[in-house]
Amino acid sequence: MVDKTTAVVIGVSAGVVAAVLAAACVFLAIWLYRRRARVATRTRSMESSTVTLRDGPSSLASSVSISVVSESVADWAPPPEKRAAFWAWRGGGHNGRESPLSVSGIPKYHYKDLQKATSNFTTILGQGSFGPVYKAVMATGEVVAVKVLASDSSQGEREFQTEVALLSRLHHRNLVNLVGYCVEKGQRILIYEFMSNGSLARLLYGDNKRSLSWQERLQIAHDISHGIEYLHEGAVPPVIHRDLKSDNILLDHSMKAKVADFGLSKEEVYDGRKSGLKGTYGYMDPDYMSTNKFTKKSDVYSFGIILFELITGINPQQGLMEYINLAAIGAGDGRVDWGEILDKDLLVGNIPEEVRMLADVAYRCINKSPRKRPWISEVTQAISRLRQRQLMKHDRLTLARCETRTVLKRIEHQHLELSDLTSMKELTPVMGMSLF
Ligand SMILES: Nc1ncnc2c1ncn2[C@@H]1O[C@H](COP(=O)(O)OP(=O)(O)OP(=O)(O)O)[C@@H](O)[C@H]1O
Repeated sequence: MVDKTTAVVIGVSAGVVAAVLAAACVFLAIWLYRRRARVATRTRSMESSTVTLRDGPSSLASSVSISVVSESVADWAPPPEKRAAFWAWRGGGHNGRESPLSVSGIPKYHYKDLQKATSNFTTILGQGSFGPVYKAVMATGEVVAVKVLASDSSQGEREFQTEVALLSRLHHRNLVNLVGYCVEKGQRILIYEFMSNGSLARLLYGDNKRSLSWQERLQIAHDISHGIEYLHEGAVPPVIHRDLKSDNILLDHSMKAKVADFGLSKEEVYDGRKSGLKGTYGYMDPDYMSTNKFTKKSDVYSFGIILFELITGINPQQGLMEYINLAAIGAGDGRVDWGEILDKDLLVGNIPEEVRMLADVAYRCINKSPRKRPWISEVTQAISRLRQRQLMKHDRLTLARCETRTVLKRIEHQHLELSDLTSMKELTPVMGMSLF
């Protein structure tokens, strides 16, 4: 009897153990299968970490392929041949030492070299909310702008990482490109291409103030629009700037305008009032202020304000919006008369029709309802059309001038011929007399 019971217990136990073992095997097999699948996916994602960035739709530049930094490829290092090619492109290492290429493909500089290039950080260009910016002349002779992030800011650390990773994959002729960085001795430094004509704000109302022609303003508007269009519609994934303002539009030696500070796009931008909102007073989308939702159309709003700055020369922090609202009173849905608020520098001679047309575009950009604002590519197209009109007008004028000059020359020539004829006529009787 006992034996029978024991046998039953042993049998049941053996069955249970066998079942548990079988289940364990199944679980193990599933786990191994999933692990292998995960590894394969990760490998694939590393292999495909080079993505294609489209240039803006209205841009003629061709597509470029560049590396994207993601956590899964944080340890990625370029193969030696790529590194050599990169340094050949960059003109080699500085001071004979080759700086290690960073994970993001942006060269990492030594603090000591930057110290030397900025004469021990004395060549200050200006002070931003994240720290001072210095002019630096590198050992290679290259001139760059060095932005030293405030070391006591924990926000700056995040900002720094965001900016390096983001900028390493964003390249466009209308963006202020990152050319290097340094993270050493507790310092976090960003190195940008140098923009010798400073910011648009300084050109319009700062210490660098000078009169800008209508052609220059239209060109600047076109450049900025291209830069934003690349961020919104060319970059993959798209980038929203979040702090577009004339201080963040820089101009190079040939007055080409470029959008700066877009690395700040994802993180805090101190608005001075600790409201939790990000951006700069005078440029912030009212819809964002009430809903706390920032969209591409909020960037379009800020760009509309910059366009009005270009047209009126009025600082958004000194009542620009009031002037715009005053001009628009009584216009209803009809055309606004912008004549009253145009920059006096534009009021010399005939005001080109294109000035008013650009003001109309800007006014659409700052519509209270984001839905009614145009997309940035539409704005670029509108500005392109204005430039074409301007160019055609210029060509027609040149042609007309050329034609006038030709006609005048012809008249002059005929006049000379006529006077020659007259003098010959006067001489003929005299000659006749002597002959006959
Ligand atoms: N790449 C550059 N080339 C030349 N000057 C620059 C460059 N980057 C910044 N500057 C100058 O340095 C100053 C500080 O610039 P920064 O971008 O740090 O701050 P900001 O845009 O003025 O203000 P905020 O940080 O609040 O946006 C500005 O006067 C700007 O004109």
